Parts: sequence; structure tokens; C-alpha cells
Amino acid sequence: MIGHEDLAVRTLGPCRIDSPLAERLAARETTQHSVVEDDRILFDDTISMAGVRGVPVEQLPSLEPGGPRKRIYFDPAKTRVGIVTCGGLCPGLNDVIRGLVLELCRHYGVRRIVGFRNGYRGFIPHYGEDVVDLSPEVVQHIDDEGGTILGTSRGMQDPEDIVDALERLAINILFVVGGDGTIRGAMEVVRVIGERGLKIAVVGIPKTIDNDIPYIDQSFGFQTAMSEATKSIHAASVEARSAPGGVGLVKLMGRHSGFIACYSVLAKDDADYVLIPEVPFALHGERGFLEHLRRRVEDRGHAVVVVAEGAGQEHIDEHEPGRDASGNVRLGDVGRLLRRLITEHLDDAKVENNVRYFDPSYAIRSVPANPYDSAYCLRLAHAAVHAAMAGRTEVIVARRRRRFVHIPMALAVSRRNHVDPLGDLWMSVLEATGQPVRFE
Ligand SMILES: Nc1ncnc2c1ncn2[C@@H]1O[C@H](COP(=O)(O)OP(=O)(O)OP(=O)(O)O)[C@@H](O)[C@H]1O
Ligand SMILES: O=P(O)(O)OC[C@H]1O[C@](O)(CO)[C@@H](O)[C@@H]1O
Ligand SMILES: [Mg+2]
Repeated sequence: MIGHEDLAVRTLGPCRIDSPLAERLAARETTQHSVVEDDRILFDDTISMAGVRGVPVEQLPSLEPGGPRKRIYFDPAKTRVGIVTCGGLCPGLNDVIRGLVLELCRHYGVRRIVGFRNGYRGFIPHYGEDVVDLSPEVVQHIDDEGGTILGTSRGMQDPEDIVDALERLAINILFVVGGDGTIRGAMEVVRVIGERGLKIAVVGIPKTIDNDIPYIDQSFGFQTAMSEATKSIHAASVEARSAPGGVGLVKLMGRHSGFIACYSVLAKDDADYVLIPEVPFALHGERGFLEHLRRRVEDRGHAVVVVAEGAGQEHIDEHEPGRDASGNVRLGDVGRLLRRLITEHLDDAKVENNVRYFDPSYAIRSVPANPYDSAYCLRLAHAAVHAAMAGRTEVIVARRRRRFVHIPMALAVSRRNHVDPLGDLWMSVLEATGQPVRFE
């Protein structure tokens, strides 16, 4: 069970400097829409969960609220900031970079901001990467484009080398934008910073189109990515309905978590089956997926199947599970497997079929953020700047139950966010598709 110690946020030291934002904060109080800096946000959100702890309300586990502080740790005029984006692309990365730079410059008066190129390798001398000076002029319109103007990469880098680079450039604050791997990397950087007795804040803005970071409502870019995915589901549905025995099969990203598959199917409400990593399924047999699909095609003349890339890995025998440069497991291609098996199964059963396979792949994550995600990215960037200027370190900023909070990095990587097979989301998917609870 999560306790106080899991939620404690590290700070570099006392905040002794008046914030340039102090005047704006004078009239703030905790309301339904804001939480003042010395209040706390309860971790549990049901009476039953809070009740089992059996402690008075002020002793319940709680999170530090995000947002501006009246007094800050860093002197803006003497603060130098670095920004890095790591891991896979995600809509909104440029919005986050832009938001960080604008908030730092315009509201805090920080003038020296650099971007490191191509993820953590941008710190390492032998790659020969330059650093990019980031100013409001440079970032003003970067949100019109997908991707990240800084570039990104996978692959391990030595945290000692990273901290060497921070020291060489006299960086006081490092913002890391990335997923679980990036946050683990940042924790290593924090460890070395501590060993060298440096006062450098490291603040993360969590990024993952898979939505697999825990304890947060939803990661930025997810809404854009799932909206893009609905286009392929629509196309699959049109193809399926337009051919005898039409089967539209769509494979979507989602290594360990099937959120994109679930939400895009709910948005389109055209799919008959959703297969996700969290819910294993049998392929063969009377109650297996293939036989159910055959009946559906015979009854209705067509079907649409959406599969998350991490689903059904146990069915892929010929696959050698290698790892990518960051150590992430390389998945077998469940989409191609299903395309073959569905065709064979319908052929064997003498059911006329036309299987159309869609793999939108990177197309869902390389687009610019939609307006909702852009606004979300900007607010996360603001929260990250407030946290860092107040000397918070080894934290990510996040929105949890619609409140901006600081979550210790260790907690953010302590587990993965999954679609709960017993939860509301999966229930909604089952209702929308009409598929059985299990294929067994
Ligand atoms: N276990 C780890 N320990 C230290 N650093 C790590 C670790 N895993 C990854 N990193 C660092 O973080 C970077 C990004 O990690 P990774 O490629 O796994 O992407 P990610 O941040 O998890 O994002 P995505 O959601 O796209 O997977 C890597 O290039 C590597 O430098
Ligand atoms: O960019 P790469 O290394 O091909 O990684 C693809 C993976 O990255 C993710 O988009 C997560 O960032 C996964 O959904 C996908 O499996
Ligand atoms: Mg990852």
C-alpha cells in the first residue's frame, strides 16, 4: 500500500527568493479548482480505501500540489536550464518544449536555456551533438509540427557523462521529457548529482502514447494519438462493410498497455473485437477468438478487429524476443499473425472472406498535438517550471484526478499503468463491441 514515504518530494533547499509570480498568488486559496502550496491532495479517492488506513484525515497519504510558489529556490537571473526529450515520439513534445521556454523566460525571467539533441546521447561528447539555444523566438511556432525539434533517441548512456555535461554547461535545472526509461535515466542522473554534492534540479514531464505511466490521469499526446487511430478503424470498417466476408483488422501501438486500442474503439464504436495485452485470449477451439469471429462474419457479413501490438504475444512461437537499444522487449507481429490465421480459419470453414489489414504504426504518434493536448502540454510545462524553480527534484509533474501534483520519480516507475480487466474501461469496451468477457 502506498504510504507517506512513497509520496515525499525532494527539494534542493529552502525557498528564500521572492517569486516574480508572488503578486498574482496573493489572493489564492484552496477551492474546488485550486490547491495552495501548503495544502495537500489526498491520495485515496474512496471512503473505503481511506477507511482501511484507520488514521485521522491529516495522516492520510497525500501528494504535494503542483503550481507556483510565492518563494522560490533558484535566482532566475542566474539560472541556466537544460531540456531533453527521450524515447519514442509522442504528439505534444514541441508544445512542452515551447511551454517550458515561454514560462521560464516570460514569467520568471530566466534567460539561458539550452536544448540537448537526440535524447540522453546529446550529453555525451563522442556523439558530437551541439546544444540548441532556446528562446521565445525559436520556440514560438514549433507546436505546429509533430515530433520534437530537439530530436530523441533510445539507448543507454552513462549518467556520469551526463552530469559532466551539466557541470560543464553550469546547468541548474534539467527538464527531462520522456517515458519510464527516461525517468529511470533521470533517477541515475539525480544519484550522480547527489554523489557530487551539486544543486541541480531534475524535473520530468511524463510522455508516453501508450499511457502506461501510473498514478496520472492520462499522458499528454494520448488523446491526439488515439484520435489518429480512429481514422484507421473507420477505414477498416468501411472496407469490411464493402466486401463479402469483409474483415477489417487494425493493429495499434501499445506495448504493454492497450489504452489506445480501447479508447479509439470507444470513440469510433465500429469494432467487434478488441484484443489487448492485459487480457489473454485463446485463438482456437469452440470458445476461441477465431471461431467467434467466424460466426460473427457469417451472421453479419463482416467484422472489425482492433489489436494492440503487445496482445497475444504468447501465440507467436517463431519470434525471437530481442531487445531494443534501451532494453525494451521487441514484440512479435501479432497483426500479421492474426491476418494469416483469420484468413486460414475462414478459408478452412469455407466462409468467403476478404481480410484487410491496417497498421498505422508511427502515423498516430508523429502528428502535432490536437488543441486539447496542446493546452494540456502547456499546463504541464508551467507546472514543471514552477516545481523546478522552487527547487523540487527527482519528481515528475502530473495531472491526477484533475489536480496538478508532484509525483516522486521512484513512484512513477514503480509499476506500469494497465487497462484493468475488472475496471470500468474494459467493461465499456465489452459493452461497445459485444465480444465475450474471455476467449478461452
Ligand atoms: N533502466 C534504465 N536505467 C537508466 N536509464 C534508462 C533506463 N531505461 C532507459 N533509460 C534511458 O532513457 C532513454 C529513453 O528510454 P526508452 O527508450 O525506454 O524510452 P521511454 O522514455 O521509456 O519512452 P517510451 O514511452 O517511448 O518507451 C534511453 O535512451 C536511456 O538513455
Ligand atoms: O520508436 P520505436 O523504437 O520503434 O518504438 C515503438 C514503441 O514506442 C511506443 O510508441 C512507446 O513510445 C510504443 O507504443 C511502441 O511499441
Ligand atoms: Mg518506455
